[in-house]
Amino acid sequence: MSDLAQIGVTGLAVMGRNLARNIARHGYSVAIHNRSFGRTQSLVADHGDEGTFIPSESAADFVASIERPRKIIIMVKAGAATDAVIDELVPLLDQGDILIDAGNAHFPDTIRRENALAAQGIHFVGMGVSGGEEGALNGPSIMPGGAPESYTTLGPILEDISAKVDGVPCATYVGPDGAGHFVKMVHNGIEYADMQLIAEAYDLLRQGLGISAAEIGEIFAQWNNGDLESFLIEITADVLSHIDAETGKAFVDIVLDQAEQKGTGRWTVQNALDLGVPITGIAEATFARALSGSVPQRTAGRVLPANAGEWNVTDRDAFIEDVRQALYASKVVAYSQGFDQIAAASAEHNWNIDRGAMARIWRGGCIIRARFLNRITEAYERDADLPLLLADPYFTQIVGDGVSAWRRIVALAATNGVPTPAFSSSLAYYDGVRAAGLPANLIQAQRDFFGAHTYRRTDKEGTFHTEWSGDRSEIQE
Ligand SMILES: NC(=O)C1=CN([C@@H]2O[C@H](COP(=O)(O)OP(=O)(O)OC[C@H]3O[C@@H](n4cnc5c(N)ncnc54)[C@H](OP(=O)(O)O)[C@@H]3O)[C@@H](O)[C@H]2O)C=CC1
Ligand SMILES: O=C(CO)[C@H](O)[C@H](O)COP(=O)(O)O
Repeated sequence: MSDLAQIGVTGLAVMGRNLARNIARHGYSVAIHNRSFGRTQSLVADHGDEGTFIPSESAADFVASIERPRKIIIMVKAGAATDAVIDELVPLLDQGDILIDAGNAHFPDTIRRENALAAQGIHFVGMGVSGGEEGALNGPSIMPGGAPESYTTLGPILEDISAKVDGVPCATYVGPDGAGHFVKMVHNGIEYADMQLIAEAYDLLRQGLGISAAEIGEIFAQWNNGDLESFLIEITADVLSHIDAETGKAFVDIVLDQAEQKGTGRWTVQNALDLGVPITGIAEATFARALSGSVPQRTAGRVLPANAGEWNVTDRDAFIEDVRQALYASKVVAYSQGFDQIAAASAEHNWNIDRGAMARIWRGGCIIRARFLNRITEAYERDADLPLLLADPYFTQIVGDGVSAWRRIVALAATNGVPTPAFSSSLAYYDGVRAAGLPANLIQAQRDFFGAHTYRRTDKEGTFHTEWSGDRSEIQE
């Protein structure tokens, strides 16, 4: 066996360290490197017996320790840090080497980097990785982009180290240039929506029933045995039953109610605005985090009157079931919107992304892994060009079955003054997308009135303008 490593990993914080260990545990020799050498040393000291690690302090030694063509995974902070690492490595590489950015890069950066490196004969792969610390170690979901020929070389390793569901790896080629990071970005947007919906369900149960966090944890644990089975529901049950050692209080009650974000949710919403795709659930979830952190506004807002009703839940079980159904229906909307966004970007960039395959690789390893992703794969297998996931017969039925409960919950929340931006906006989207007509006709008429922006008619082809300030005659443009 060669003394050279089969693959390298640079950036050994929580993700890179565990990814390197995962690769080594699968029998590959791994060159390891980090900007500050301490992390490299501690990996070897703590886990050196898990496989073959070749540590280096300098980037030059690191690159020299990897067999050619080199495969190097970069797992550092997105943005300037990633550029700094690329700039340091590139002069040390040879033509045909593959540089893999596995951080949460913004996909336009990935497109830029791939173009620049392709000109120098280096293959650049923007690769989404999800699963957090645990997934990186035991099997993440992996979303690589870049040139397809890179996947021929990388694919076997990635599929080996990824999570498996029913023996199927949660790793597949996504599409050219930024496609992998784009899909990871939307994955995170859906993650934001999923988390916000769970938080709203928790809030409704707490306020509506006046029960403890631990009792709600038990409800979530039960939900995890049904259609809602997912990693996020599972960890919610766990978090809600956790007691703070210092105070003896429910852990969730001692955590400050200001949700932070590193950027992927915001990027998802910004991109959806550019594409004109309504991802209202994801957007509301992102804004809900922003509202939670708007301290001056929240402090000033405490004086606002509620004029809300009093909770009076007479049938506890029926209420819990209504919340469950509202959560499931809203969750389906978030995924439906996210997959619409993937389709729109895929068309815009000629990425040819297979949405069914994306749902398949999200079934395991990643933060949004969930039982119902199988159903999404099946829906896209029935119709790869499905324009609306909600219109697939399976999803039409389950959302239709839950819509009355969903309406009751959104109405109750509004009546009782409980903010449910994701539940409410998802229901509004559902009603908007299923409506035979929308009041957008009035908006078009207003636009024509004040700006001569024209309109189309329902009864004949063409573009028209009415002379609003004149004799109100109609002109065909
Ligand atoms: N944490 C998570 O759950 C997930 C994270 N990700 C993504 O994976 C990547 C790594 O995440 P994580 O492990 O949490 O680590 P961090 O995002 O906290 O990044 C820390 C790592 O980046 C390195 N770094 C920072 N600045 C520079 C620089 N200018 N030059 C060289 N190296 C630099 C650090 O080196 P040093 O030790 O010297 O400071 C360290 O190795 C990020 O892009 C993140 O968004 C993806 C999925 C899940
Ligand atoms: O990519 C991830 C999970 O899939 C990371 O955990 C990411 O940090 C989550 O996003 P944010 O920090 O904005 O909540």
